[in-house]
Amino acid sequence: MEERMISAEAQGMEDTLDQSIRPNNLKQYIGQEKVKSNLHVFMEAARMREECLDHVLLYGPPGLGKTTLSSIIANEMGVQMRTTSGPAIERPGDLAAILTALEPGDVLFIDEIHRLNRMVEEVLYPAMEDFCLDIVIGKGPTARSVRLDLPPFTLVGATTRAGMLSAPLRDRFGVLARLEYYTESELAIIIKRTAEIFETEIDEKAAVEIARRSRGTPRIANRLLRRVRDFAQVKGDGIITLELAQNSLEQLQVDRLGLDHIDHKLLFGMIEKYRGGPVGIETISATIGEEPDTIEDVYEPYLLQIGFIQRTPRGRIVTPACYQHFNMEVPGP
Ligand SMILES: Nc1ncnc2c1ncn2[C@@H]1O[C@H](COP(=O)(O)OP(=O)(O)OP(=O)(O)O)[C@@H](O)[C@H]1O
Ligand SMILES: [Mg+2]
Repeated sequence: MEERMISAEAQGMEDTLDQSIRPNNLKQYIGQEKVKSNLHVFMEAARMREECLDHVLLYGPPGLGKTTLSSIIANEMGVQMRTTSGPAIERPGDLAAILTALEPGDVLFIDEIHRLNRMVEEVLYPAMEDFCLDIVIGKGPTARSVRLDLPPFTLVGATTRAGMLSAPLRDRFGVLARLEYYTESELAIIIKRTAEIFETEIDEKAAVEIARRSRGTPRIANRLLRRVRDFAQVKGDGIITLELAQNSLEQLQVDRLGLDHIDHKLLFGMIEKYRGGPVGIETISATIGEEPDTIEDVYEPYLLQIGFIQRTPRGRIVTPACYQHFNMEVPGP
């Protein structure tokens, strides 16, 4: 699969580059107002009781700020964050090693927590509930189980697929926080903030223009800003004006709504070959030469979210809103 300018996943060195532009506290974290105000209360209460914060599950699409929010929680609670991920913890012993190394109050961040295996999950339950580990020593008839106390800690789990979490694991989180796509004005604020850190001048209208093409996702917004800034430096005088932003994004093949050539290929395929559907996923797959899974997991979600395609029992259809975007006439029945 080729790398896309508007992919919500981190690319190349982005995770490292992001360090400098990541907000450090709740005040700098733009948007997600409900999640923020709840977390603020829960953290304040935990601090007053001198306890650690209850376990938090953050869920939502990639690039919306789950990792960032977890590190903010650690900062605001004045503790360290240890980071790992579901697939990285292969055996119960791996998890035991991580848990026993925690300092009291630490935040343990487990990314992609839906990918923990069952055996590891079972070690996690008593750790989350009673801050202890049940470990089996020895094998066969002489094997015995011992209980080890752990320092109290806050587990912050992150997942893009809350539905794939087992019920017993989900039930052990006291705080469930769902991150939503960002509005255009929230993204514009994020873009201006990042530009300030980059010491790059940007016009208000240019920030809004980049925001509109960022698919509701801060990671995409910051990536587009980086590239537009390159154009400003090389082709302009370093200042990001509306015109410069528009031209650069044109050059990058990201259209007014953040659609790229792959979205266009999919939509035009459906429009030109099947009069806008209904058309089955297998047929679309054969037409544009992409795997059905890739279409469902990567290409479709944003198109569904902005209402350009709809799923019906008979297949996918292209909506009037999509035809309008491309200045095309909606075909008659
Ligand atoms: N609310 C926000 N305010 C400002 N910047 C944000 C916000 N949320 C995210 N960002 C920026 O967006 C980038 C991506 O955020 P982050 O890495 O936390 O996403 P994520 O949800 O963990 O994604 P993934 O699911 O891919 O792990 C970060 O560089 C961060 O600077
Ligand atoms: Mg992350």
